Amino acid sequence: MVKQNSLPLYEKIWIKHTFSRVMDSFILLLLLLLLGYRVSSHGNHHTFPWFLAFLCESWFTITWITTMTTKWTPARTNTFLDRLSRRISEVKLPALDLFVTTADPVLEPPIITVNTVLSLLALDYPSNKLACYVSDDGCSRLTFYALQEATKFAEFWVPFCKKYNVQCRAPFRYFCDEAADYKDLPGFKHDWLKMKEGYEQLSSRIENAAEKSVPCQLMGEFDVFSQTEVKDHPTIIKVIRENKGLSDTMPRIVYVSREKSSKHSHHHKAGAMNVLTRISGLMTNAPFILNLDCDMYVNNPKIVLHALCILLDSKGEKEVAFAQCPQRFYDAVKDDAYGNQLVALPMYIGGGFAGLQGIIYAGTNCFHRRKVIYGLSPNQDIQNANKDHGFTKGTLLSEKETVQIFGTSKGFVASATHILKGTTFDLYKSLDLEDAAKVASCDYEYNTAWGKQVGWLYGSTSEDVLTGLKFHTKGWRSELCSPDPIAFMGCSPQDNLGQMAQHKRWSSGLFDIFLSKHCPIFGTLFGKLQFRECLAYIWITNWALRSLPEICYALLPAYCIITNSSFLPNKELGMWIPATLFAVYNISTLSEHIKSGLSFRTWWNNQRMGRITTMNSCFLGFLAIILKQLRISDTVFEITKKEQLPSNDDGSNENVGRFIFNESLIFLPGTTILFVQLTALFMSCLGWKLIKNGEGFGVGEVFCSAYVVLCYLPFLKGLFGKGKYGIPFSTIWKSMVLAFLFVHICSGTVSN
Ligand SMILES: O=c1ccn([C@@H]2O[C@H](COP(=O)(O)OP(=O)(O)O[C@H]3O[C@H](CO)[C@@H](O)[C@H](O)[C@H]3O)[C@@H](O)[C@H]2O)c(=O)[nH]1
Ligand SMILES: [Mn+2]
Repeated sequence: MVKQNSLPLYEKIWIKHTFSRVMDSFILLLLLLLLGYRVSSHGNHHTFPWFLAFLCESWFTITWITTMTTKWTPARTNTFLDRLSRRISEVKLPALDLFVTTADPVLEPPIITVNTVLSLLALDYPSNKLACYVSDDGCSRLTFYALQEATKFAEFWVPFCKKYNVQCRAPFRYFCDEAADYKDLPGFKHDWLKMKEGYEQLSSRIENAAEKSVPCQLMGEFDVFSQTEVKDHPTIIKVIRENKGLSDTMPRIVYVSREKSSKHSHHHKAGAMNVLTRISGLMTNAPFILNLDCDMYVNNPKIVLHALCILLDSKGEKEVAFAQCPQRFYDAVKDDAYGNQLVALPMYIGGGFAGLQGIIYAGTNCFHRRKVIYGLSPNQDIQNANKDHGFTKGTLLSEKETVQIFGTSKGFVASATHILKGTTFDLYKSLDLEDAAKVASCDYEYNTAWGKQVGWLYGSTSEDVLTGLKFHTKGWRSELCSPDPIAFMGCSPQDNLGQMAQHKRWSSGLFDIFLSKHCPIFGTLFGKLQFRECLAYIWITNWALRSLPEICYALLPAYCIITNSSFLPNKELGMWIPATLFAVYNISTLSEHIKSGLSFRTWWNNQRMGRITTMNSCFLGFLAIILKQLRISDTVFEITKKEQLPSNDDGSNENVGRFIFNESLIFLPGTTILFVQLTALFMSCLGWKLIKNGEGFGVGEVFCSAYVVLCYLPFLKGLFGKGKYGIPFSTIWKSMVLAFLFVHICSGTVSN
């Protein structure tokens, strides 16, 4: 029996990717050969394009090395639910606070948030141990109304799910497969139809409310919303449902719209998460937190138990800060036309991170340990925690110190002390509204450690990676938790506009981290970030920077054609190096896609979108950070638009996967690059040479230029498209001017 109890609750499995390793090494070898060739070759090769190509390729090689070490030792985990249930009886299971964030009732229709919440309420976990906190940065009466209505529906939905062991617990997805799920159980059909009707009524009530300009009567409960503005309003906290400790009813549900004032910075999602952390600290103070974006729902109702296997394991307990579940998306556009499904990448890169010090924190689908969020370091309690985090060695925090770190709320400081000491807490406190309003106010964090050493960290729009990096720097590990069926499903941008804006936000936020004092290099030098984990973080935080060499490299073939020069070894044996490199790289990425069960088209779309997002979104992300560094403008968190309902495109729609355009600057680099290539190709076709006595370009340059055009095919189509499918005239002429300048400068750099 004793033996049974000492068995680990999860195991780590190392994945063998031998083929991938061989290919990756081969690519590295070819890159080094190419660099070597450039350095050693003599003759008339020491030209400007030759040198620029050398610089870019050196960068690609360094990037490749970081990619390789990140991918080299991938791992995943296997959890043992039976061992968990033998070790911990149901009544002893720890409490879990559930956080959901929403910020805009238009971009994030409340019905989506409602589905997320419903799926959480129906988790296979004792209801009295769960409490669901919804943060609404949109301060929307509609969202509140929707949650209230959803709570009524949940009284039926939750028992239904548990009774029939439904897998997908978000009704909008569950009722998608018409009748497919009719189980042979007595009474099921009747209950199913009743549930479906109930859900339809709920959605139409919410829809009706949304259509009216004043959604709900300004009465009673809704009074508080009558004079609010999104950017200026007092805190609104509403306990929608209580739970007095009964396990067979429903979890608590709390609606929170933190105070906003135009004078204060709100730190986007990170700010919202910190407010939820404090409010939940006052109420339920669970030792674990699961956080979901409003667009993710529970797809595996047992996921809490899986995650607890990792977090409660005797080794995991001392070492693991958080358990991250993968992000998967429903209703993907066919063949991933916009390259945003992120299937192959997380499999190889994410798995790779998981085999090092740990997977990055992805902002959603993550189980946290509250004490880690409060700034504790691993394998020690508060006694030994690092000095600069406000915790002095050897002694417990004095009350004064605790206030300096966590702020002046007595209730919260008391709850935080419980967490830091690891003592239990009375779960059934009813909320002291005055205390709660205080911890949700704009100036509560003033002169405290919130956002700096405690909670979700501020300063980057990729607050998730930043916060996770901080944990890793303290020496914590993290684990990937990916049971079957997949834990959560979410909604990804449904068009290229959303996808490109998202990549811009990510790349700028990540680059911000690289330039900040949280830079992973410092983390390794002065903290406990492991060396290879650091390289992996360098890989990810330099996304924006990659746009520069890529844009240079994309312009090089055109430059060479225009100036009648070359950047590739053209004539000699040397030309086989880049040619093989190109082929091997493509075979390698293609095989990774096929092995992940994806189609050839998906692979190509991902390649193409990789080039487009790097040269457009990441470049703008890079510029945004430069402007931020120069204090000219600050970065903003542009919220991704969520599709209201699963798009029932009938497949016949020829516009599925088509690019749409607007006047945003994000399309300027791409359109310009396209014009430059077209000019170059046109000139080479006509045999029209601006510079007569150049060394001559070869087939390599023409091939590369044509390849770039192929990647930019959606832009080429956009030149002739109409309406939203066409590139706006303003972008076209700006690009033409830039392309003309480029050609002009090209011909100017080479004297005839
Ligand atoms: O001021 C804000 C802005 C955003 N959000 C919420 O943040 C979440 C993520 O926003 P979304 O527009 O869906 O961004 P995504 O690009 O889909 O999010 C990814 O990237 C973000 C960091 O850029 C992470 O925070 C997310 O967890 C991760 O899923 C949503 O629930 C929003 O409601 C807020 O609560 N307050
Ligand atoms: Mn999202």
